[in-house]
Amino acid sequence: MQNIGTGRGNTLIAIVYHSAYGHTRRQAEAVRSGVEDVDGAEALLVPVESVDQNWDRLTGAEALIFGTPTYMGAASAAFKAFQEATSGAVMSKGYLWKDKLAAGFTNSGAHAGDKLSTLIQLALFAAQHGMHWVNLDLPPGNNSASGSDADPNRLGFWLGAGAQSNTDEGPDTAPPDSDLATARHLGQRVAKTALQFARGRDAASAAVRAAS
Ligand SMILES: Cc1cc2nc3c(=O)[nH]c(=O)nc-3n(C[C@H](O)[C@H](O)[C@H](O)COP(=O)(O)O)c2cc1C
Repeated sequence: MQNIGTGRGNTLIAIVYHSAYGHTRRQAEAVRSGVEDVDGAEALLVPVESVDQNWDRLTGAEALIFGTPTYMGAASAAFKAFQEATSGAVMSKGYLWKDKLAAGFTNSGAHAGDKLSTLIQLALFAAQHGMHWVNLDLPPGNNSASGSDADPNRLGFWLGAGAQSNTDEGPDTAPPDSDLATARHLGQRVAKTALQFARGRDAASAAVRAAS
């Protein structure tokens, strides 16, 4: 299993995602790039189709970032099946994800597209597991006379990263670079926060040992 502290190896950040047509996969890969930008962090990309081979690695991660397309104003059915599978594979085995960090991203065809509903669903899912939600922390873009679609966070989400893919474009050209930059920012933020948590836990343990 992957080490999750510091000084004993990299801090593992897992990205669990679904993508039927490849657009959300582009977003997931951008999140992975953001994680890899941070020294001491390591990314693991897990499509929901291969989650059964990765439960142990997910349990060894410091943070889990969830990603799904928005279908019918919610997470896709394949992602929902993964969520439900965690009841038996994670919760009933003793809340194995408690106190990990969590964050989320979603992509859809319309600019709004009811993506907020999906992000809320992901945050609730994390709360059910006793995880700590990490938000996007990027000011909303494209909200002024000088703004444009090239701005990071052009879709204006706070809870997680949003992306929009034109429905007549393939994943080679959609979502646009600004949405991929937003996703990359989320990966960086989660990785930095995970290192703070891991280092804080290590320091707290050392203080307890020194006092005893
Ligand atoms: C069944 C279905 C439902 C969809 N529902 C929505 C929706 O509620 N809002 C929206 O903006 N786009 C919706 N779309 C468009 C997808 O979100 C969009 O094509 C997205 O890029 C697909 O991501 P993927 O390539 O990762 O599967 C829907 C697409 C499908 C197939």
